[in-house]
This record gives sequence, C-alpha cells and structure tokens, in this order.
Amino acid sequence: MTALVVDKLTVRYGSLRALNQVSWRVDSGEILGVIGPNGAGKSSSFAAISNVVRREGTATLHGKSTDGVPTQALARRGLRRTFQHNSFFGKLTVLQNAMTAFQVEGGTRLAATIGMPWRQARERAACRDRAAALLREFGIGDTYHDRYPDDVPYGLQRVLSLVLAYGSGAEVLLVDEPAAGVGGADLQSLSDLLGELRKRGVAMVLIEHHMDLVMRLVDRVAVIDRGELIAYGSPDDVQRDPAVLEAYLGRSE
Ligand SMILES: Nc1ncnc2c1ncn2[C@@H]1O[C@H](COP(=O)(O)OP(=O)(O)OP(=O)(O)O)[C@@H](O)[C@H]1O
Repeated sequence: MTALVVDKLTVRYGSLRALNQVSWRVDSGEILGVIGPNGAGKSSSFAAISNVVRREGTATLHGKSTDGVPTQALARRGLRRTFQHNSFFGKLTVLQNAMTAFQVEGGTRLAATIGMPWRQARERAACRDRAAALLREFGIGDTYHDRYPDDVPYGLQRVLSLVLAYGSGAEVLLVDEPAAGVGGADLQSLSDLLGELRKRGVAMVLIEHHMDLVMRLVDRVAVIDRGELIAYGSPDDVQRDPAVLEAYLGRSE
C-alpha cells in the first residue's frame, strides 16, 4: 500500500533552492534510503514533508494531501520523524519519555498524564505500563527505565529515538541519520530495529551517510545532489549509476 508520495517537492531558503522538484514514494513495509552529500537537501525534504518549512509541490500521506496540515496533526495521522541529534525531554526519565510517545496518539496532555494527581492516576498507570512494554519490546530493559536519556549508552539513545518516534503506531517514519556516531554491535541493533519496523508494516524514509547500512537494508534509494534527484532505484542500480559515482559515492565526505 502506498504510504507517502512526494511530487515535485521544492524548498527555497531565500535565494537558495535547497530542493528542486524532487519526487519519490514509499510504501508500507518498505524502506526508502535518501542519500547525498552534505548540504544536498535531504533534511530539507523532511522539513518540507512535515510542513516545518514552506514548500512547493505536494506530499500525499495515505492518499490524502498534507498541504497546510500542521506537523502535530500529521503526527496524529501517523507521520513521525526522528532527528540527526537526539531530542529527548532531558528532565524526564527514559520511561517518562516513552510515556510521552503515547500523548500524540491519545491526544491527552502531557501534564495530565505525568504531572497531575489522583484523578489521572489510572490513566497514568496504564500509560506507564504501555510505555514500559514498548521499551522492553525493543530491547530497552527495565534497568534503563528510570535513568535520564543522557545517562544511557549512546547506541541505546539512538534506538530510543526510533522507539519514541514509532510510539504506539507510527505508520510512516522519517528517520534522519539514526546511525550517526554509532558503530559495531550498536549498528547491527539499529539495523535490526529498522528491519523489525519494516516487518511491522511501517513505511520508512531513511537519511543516512552510512552506506553499508543503507545498501544492505533499504528497498530503494533516492540520490539527491545539490537539491536535484539524480538517481532513484534499487541499491544495486544506484550503486552502478555513473551520475551517482561521480556526484556522491566517489566523493569523500
Ligand atoms: N534554515 C535554513 N536556512 C537557510 N539555508 C538552509 C537552512 N537549512 C538548510 N539550509 C541550506 O540548504 C541546503 C540543504 O541543506 P540540508 O540540511 O537540507 O542538506 P542535507 O542533505 O540534509 O545535509 P547534511 O547531510 O549535511 O545534513 C544547504 O546548502 C544548507 O546550508
């Protein structure tokens, strides 16, 4: 099932055209890799899809236009994203952060679930159980639940970012450089997690500089260079594309 289609997406910052008429699609249960050199326009495409920056062109989520739909409303429609840098609520524990993942879903206010007294106690307990189960499901054991995100190993923080974005049922995930700063076994865990989310039917768009991870994992690749889509196809085809070799893969970052 088609999850997200972008058509002729264009982003301008003043006189700079950061993205120029880029089109691609991603289906449920599929990972689209978006690659390109630094400054190519990858993150701008996420910002445009999420309606964080002004855009031209269209983005269609499950067949419905997202034009003018606020970011939070898109999140409620199942479009979530993660960022290059972890963005947790630093004063909340890992578990409390996970509890907030259900706020968007349920539409309840953060304060009502975390800060408020006895009236909300039952809802709070249910939310807490759900959040703890979610964390455990993705390998974040109880020993980490009461720590602050900054106090857990970095690889686990990256996993936590994804788990929070996935929350209790994201259908389309925009994943921005999950493997940044991650190596070894943590890289494998991340790769496994992304594979697991795909199995669950989540459509993912993955911006990533870690080429091995991208080429091993994704179903299709969109290559952007200086705001232009220069190649779009299977990892094998893209890796053989002379324009890609010239513009990106042969260039050291
Ligand atoms: N808010 C902004 N205002 C002005 N220019 C911006 C803004 N955000 C990005 N740019 C510029 O737009 C271009 C595309 O940036 P973008 O961050 O989308 O690239 P990217 O492919 O995600 O790069 P990287 O791999 O380094 O994260 C770059 O030239 C960048 O300097």
